[in-house]
Parts: sequence; structure tokens; C-alpha cells
Amino acid sequence: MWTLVGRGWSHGRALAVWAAGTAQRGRLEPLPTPTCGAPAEFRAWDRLYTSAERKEKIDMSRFSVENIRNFSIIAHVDHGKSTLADRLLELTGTIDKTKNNKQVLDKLQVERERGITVKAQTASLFYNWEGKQYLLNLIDTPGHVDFSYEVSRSLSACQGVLLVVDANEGIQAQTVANFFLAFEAQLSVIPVINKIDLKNADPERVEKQIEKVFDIPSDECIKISAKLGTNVERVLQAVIERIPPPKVHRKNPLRALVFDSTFDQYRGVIANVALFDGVVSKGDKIVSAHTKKIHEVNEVGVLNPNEQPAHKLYAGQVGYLIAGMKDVTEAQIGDTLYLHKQQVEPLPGFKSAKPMVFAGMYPIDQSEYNNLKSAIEKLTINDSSVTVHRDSSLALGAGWRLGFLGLLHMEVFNQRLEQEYNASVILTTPTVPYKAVLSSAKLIKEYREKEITIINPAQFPEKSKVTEYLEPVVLGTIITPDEYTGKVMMLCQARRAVQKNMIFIDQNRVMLKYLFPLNEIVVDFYDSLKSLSSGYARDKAHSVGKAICERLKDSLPRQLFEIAIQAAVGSKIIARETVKAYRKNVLAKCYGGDITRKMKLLKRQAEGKKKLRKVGNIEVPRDAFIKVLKTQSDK
Ligand SMILES: Nc1nc2c(ncn2[C@@H]2O[C@H](COP(=O)(O)OP(=O)(O)OP(=O)(O)O)[C@@H](O)[C@H]2O)c(=O)[nH]1
Repeated sequence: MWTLVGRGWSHGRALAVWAAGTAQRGRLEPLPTPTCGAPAEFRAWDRLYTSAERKEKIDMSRFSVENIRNFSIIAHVDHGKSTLADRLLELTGTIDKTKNNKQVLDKLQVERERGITVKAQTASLFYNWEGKQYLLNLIDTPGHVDFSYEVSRSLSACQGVLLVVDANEGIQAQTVANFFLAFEAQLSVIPVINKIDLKNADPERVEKQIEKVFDIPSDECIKISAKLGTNVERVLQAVIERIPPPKVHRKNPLRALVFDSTFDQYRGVIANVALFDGVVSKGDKIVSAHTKKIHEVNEVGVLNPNEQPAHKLYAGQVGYLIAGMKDVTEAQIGDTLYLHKQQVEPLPGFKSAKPMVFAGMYPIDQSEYNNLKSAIEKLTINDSSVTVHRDSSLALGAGWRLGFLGLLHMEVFNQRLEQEYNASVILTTPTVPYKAVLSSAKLIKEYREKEITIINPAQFPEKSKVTEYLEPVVLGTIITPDEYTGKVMMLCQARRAVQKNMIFIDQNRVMLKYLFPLNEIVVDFYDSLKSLSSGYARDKAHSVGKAICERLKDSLPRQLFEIAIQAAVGSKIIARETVKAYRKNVLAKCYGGDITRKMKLLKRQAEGKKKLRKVGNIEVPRDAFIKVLKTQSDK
């Protein structure tokens, strides 16, 4: 839901979170050079789990509801979720202990290259403890704020979470945001302090922070080293002891929540489901509460972490289901599946993800339009949070306007297009959506709405048609060392942010909450924040403007008159370049003759050029736009 906040509007649960003064990986890192094919490590993992090696169908009835735990790992970026997941998979014998087990659940090439989790993955772990066999369903979640939509949907299938905090860095902005997602969903939270092997680790200080910020007694924290495996077994035991089994009924008719879905070109949609009631098996006819379409189930199973077919899935369990659906829209995230002729009340679904950053995407060469179209279609099948509208531009030709959850999401999408579909694209500078409240009944009738959402700057309505413009705002959390507080506050004010809260989380760390206009932070806020803490804040407008002018100068064909290229911020010109005119030799036919005749000819030429300059339109070749846009995206 969009709720109006002051003169802006805010996104229901989306928290923009940033951290200052930390050594975490940057949001706006340049893209690594695309590589073709999978890295060696990736191939090794694939070889371990080819479908030919799948085991016999597994009998899941042996796991009664009391012996099931559904949990997730949440943390700030880089605090060690994926490493902990690897250790849990090893400890439960789900994967062999080898040195190659690095981020086993991160299957996408982009995830491995950037070392980030983008897509939440599920793994069912079988674990014997005190004479009982437990089924522990682990759902790995992305740490970056752009993917917090993935976090919240993963959490809806869980009863508890492991909240991982780095023993050196302590609580960071995203630790706070993720904790509150779990808290709102009323999940049990097990705090895990990771990386205690680091030289600068200070687990006692982090314990105190956890007590202060989340009100969790410090003796509940488990101190581990996911890298070395220290104390990881205690984490598994805490999952069993502190997280309750799911509250479900196996005798009731089937009620399954779709919490993720992927598309396989041979088998169709593979839906990840959490069963709240009933049982499902091959041959069952199921109905989607959303589309009302009937499908026959071909296969059910659990992810271990590769697909492991099962005879049946029972309430309380988490697994996958294949039912001949040809498009992920037929198994939308948040949808409820039930048995044909046994209709049930649908489970509360998810709020659909709202794209917050829009950019134009065009093929570098228009003849590639259809290939790119099909690549975008395939990729969006697996990422339903991207929106696609057809668009065209005089300069760049036919293309699309795509909506993303954030800038990193946009970069990852672009990188996946390049790596998985070999597509080369031009992306325009990202913008945020605005709303315009229309001024007259006639206009409201024309647009069939009181308020229109504008995702393309070219479609901004005239001022006379509008009573008010609204912009999206986000609640941001910044955690910074005390010494930078003043500078950070000045930066926030300069970005039109309104302070909401400020607390000291320990002697030298401050947590600030601000309401930010999204447009002010979407592109370079994180960079500015980082440069503040490293002491080299600078104004980028001049250098960016100059670089664009220089590129345009090199790309524009010369004309008979001089062309001035200027970069402006508002009405202030910040950079200028000149494309020199061709000079026709008007004196060529003037053999000898006196000097006044020559002067006259030159004067006439200068006047002609002046006139030309006034009326002269220049045609900017498509290439020039592409080159300019490329410099921007290279930044
Ligand atoms: N020294 C030390 N390093 C660790 C430990 N756990 C993880 N790391 C390192 O920390 C880095 C980040 O770990 P990941 O497991 O990828 O972090 P993550 O939280 O999954 O990251 P995202 O998926 O991007 O959110 C990697 O270089 C790990 O090797 C630990 O216990 N000790």
C-alpha cells in the first residue's frame, strides 16, 4: 500500500537502509566484466547434482508436524548467511564436506561473482537429535535492501529466524530492517553472532547492542564462526528447541502457499510451496485461487538442496510442485493452491512488489530487438518483481521501460541479461515514479483517474493540469560511528530528508532514522555517504557534465557552423565543449584581387554561418546517444 506521508508518499514496509563507515561491499560497484559460461566452481557444484543422480522417491510421511521446523537466516549483507547455510548443509549431511562448498545455495552466476544472494533458495535438512529425526527447512534470504521483498515472502513460510550479526561490525542498518520484518511476522528470533574467529571480533559488545536495540537477553546469543564451523551444531539445536513447529492440520483439505516460483523450459513452472493444510501428491488436480485454473500435479518433492522427488508432501512441509503450468503468472507468489472441488479460504498473500526505480532499456542495434525481447521475457518469468512497458525514443529506437526494486536489482538484471542471454543493452539513467493529482473533472474523466503515476519523465503532465505532484519517500536507517554523525546529518538535510529518530546503540555508534525522498538517494546517496566517512566528499556534477560533453563532442558530426555543447544543472551551465565548424575556402576562386574583396567574402561567410547557427537544426546520430549513455553507465 502506498500511504501519503506529508507531501510525499511512502511504501508500506519498504525500508531503505544504508550503513556508513563500514567496510561492506558497495552498492554501486562497477559491474564486473561479463564472462561467458559458468566459472569452474559453478560447474563442479552442478556436476554434484545432475538429475540423473536423483535418488528414489522419498517418503515424507515419517516427519510428523512436531518434528518439523521452518526457518530462515536473515542478516546484513556479508555478515555470513550463506557461509552459515553451507555449514548447516554439511552438518546435516545434505552436502559433502569439501573445500568447494562456498555459497552452495547461491546458484546464479551473478550471485557467485558478486558474492551476494539475490534469489532466496530453500533446502530441506534431515537431522537426528536425541533419538528423533527432524526435518529442518532452511530458506536462505538475500541481504540487500533491494531484495527485502524476497526476504518478507520467505519469512511467510517460516516460524523462526536466525539473525546473524558480524562480531566485528556489529548491528548494521539491514540487521535492523530484517529484524523488524521477522518481528512483525511474529517469528521466534535466534541471535547468532558470527565471525568470532576474527582478530577484531568483539562478541560481548555485539551482545549488548542486540539487547539494547532488539530487547533480546544477551544470554540468548549463540557465538559462532561459520567459516571454521565453531559452535554451528548449537545453532541447529537452538532451531529445534526455540522455534515452534508449524501450526497446521493434515486432515483438512489442501492449502498450499506459493512462496516462490521458477521456470524450467522443459518442465514448466516449478512452484515452491509451503503446505498449511492437507496433503498433495502426483495425479492430484489442483486449482489456483488466483487464476482458478485447474492443473494436474506431475511431481512433488523437497529441495535437498537439489530436487528430490517425494511420494507426497504433507502439511507443515516445504517443497516444490510441478503441475504443467506454462508461465509463472499461473503460480504467482502469494497464491494459494487447493484441491479441485475442495475450495478453501485463500491464505493471506503477499503485497505485490512495487518497482521503485525505472529505466529505459534499448537494444544497441535495433536488429537485435526481437532477441532482446525474448531474453527479457524469459528473465522476467523468473523475476516477477520487474515490470515491463513498451517504450520508444526518437534517438534510441524501440525499447522498453522497466521497473526495478532498486538500483542493485537493476544492475543484477542487466548483468543476467548479458551473462545468461548474451544480450547487450543501453540502459538510460534511472528515475523514480511520481504521482500527479489532476486539476479538473474533465481531466479526471480523460485519464479515468484522479491521480496518475508517471514512470517516464517524457510523459510528465503540464503544470496547468495538475494541483499537486507527489513523490515516493522511504524510511532510511543509517548506523554510523559517532564521529561522522554531524556530517551524515548535514548530508541528509541536503537531500531534503526529515529526521525521525536518533539513538546511541553503544558508546560510539549512532542509529539515525530519516524519511528520504527516494529520488534524492536512488543513484548516488550511498557513494556520498561512503565518501563522507572516508573524508573525500566532492561534487560530481561538474566532472560528469564534462565527461558527457566531451563524449558528445567526439560523437557529433561537424557542421558548417559551430556547435556549442553545454551541460546544465537547472539554469547553471557547468561544462561546455565546442564542435568546430567546417570551413569552406571561399577565397579559392579569388585569384589575386585586392584585400577588400577578400575581406568582403570572409565577412559574408561569417554572417551566413551566424544565420545558419540560428536556424540550423542538427541531427544527433543514434550512435552519439549510445556513446553518451555508455559513459554514464560506466561511471
Ligand atoms: N573470518 C570469517 N569470515 C567469515 C565467516 N563467515 C563468513 N565469512 C566471510 O564473510 C564473507 C561474506 O559471507 P557470506 O556468507 O557470503 O555473506 P552473506 O551474508 O551470505 O552475504 P549476502 O548473500 O550478500 O547477503 C565471505 O567472504 C565469507 O568467507 C566467519 O565465521 N569468519
